Amino acid sequence: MEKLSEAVLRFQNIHKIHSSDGVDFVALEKINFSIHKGEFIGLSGKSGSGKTSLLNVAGLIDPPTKGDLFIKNINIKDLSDKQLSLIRAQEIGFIFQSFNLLPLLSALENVEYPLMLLNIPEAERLERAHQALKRVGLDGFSHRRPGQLSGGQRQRVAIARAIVKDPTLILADEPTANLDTKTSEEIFDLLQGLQRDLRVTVMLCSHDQDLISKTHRQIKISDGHILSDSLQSSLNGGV
Ligand SMILES: Nc1ncnc2c1ncn2[C@@H]1O[C@H](COP(=O)(O)OP(=O)(O)OP(=O)(O)O)[C@@H](O)[C@H]1O
Repeated sequence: MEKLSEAVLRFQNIHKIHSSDGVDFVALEKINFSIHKGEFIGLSGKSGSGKTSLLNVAGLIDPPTKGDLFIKNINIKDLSDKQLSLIRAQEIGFIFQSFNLLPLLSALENVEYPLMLLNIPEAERLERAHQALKRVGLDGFSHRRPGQLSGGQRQRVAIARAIVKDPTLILADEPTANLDTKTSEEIFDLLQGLQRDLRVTVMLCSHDQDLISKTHRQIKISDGHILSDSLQSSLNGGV
């Protein structure tokens, strides 16, 4: 029996249909699962299987077409757009394949940015942004712009930007796809360390089976369906 009180997110019969040029495409169908506090979930599946669609629904970026999504036991259908935006801004950190940093801002300003959106006072913003950069090993790089950083350093800035708001959930969409093998492992280890030390919940999707095999819970999707959902009891870092 699932402990619903500990579920950060619960998908109940979720469907996602993308429509473009009058054509419907079923990207997710009958998705049922829960994400619990402190989990590190590796999501895998072939290209086009629905990984990004699932992360976008989980991140409240894209509403499901059908079904119910509960965040901390609240049905998102009962929330206004303003409430959803606030939850997204406060509780969910995103990390993307292409880093998505603002090129004209320094590393520090990029990390500070989500706190500006939450109207956090400047002194606190700066303190927290410095701490987050330190946590990802970039305290000496705060004044560099993204263009003056390596790919791995840019992804570290993006991770600092995700953790600075002390989120409940971090969603990482192919965070290592643009990085070489060694840097990918470092970024993965960093995310794993954050999950362990900060007790933040992480769901990461990747084509890299070596990385996925190191996650505590592995979910495989195919053609918009969950194919398997398994706990790796031999690994540390679970709930
Ligand atoms: N905005 C959209 N309009 C129409 N179809 C879409 C849209 N977004 C995604 N799809 C389709 O939905 C399916 C799932 O796409 P999704 O991006 O979720 O897969 P994915 O597993 O993340 O793929 P990849 O590994 O290549 O990034 C694909 O067939 C895709 O073409």
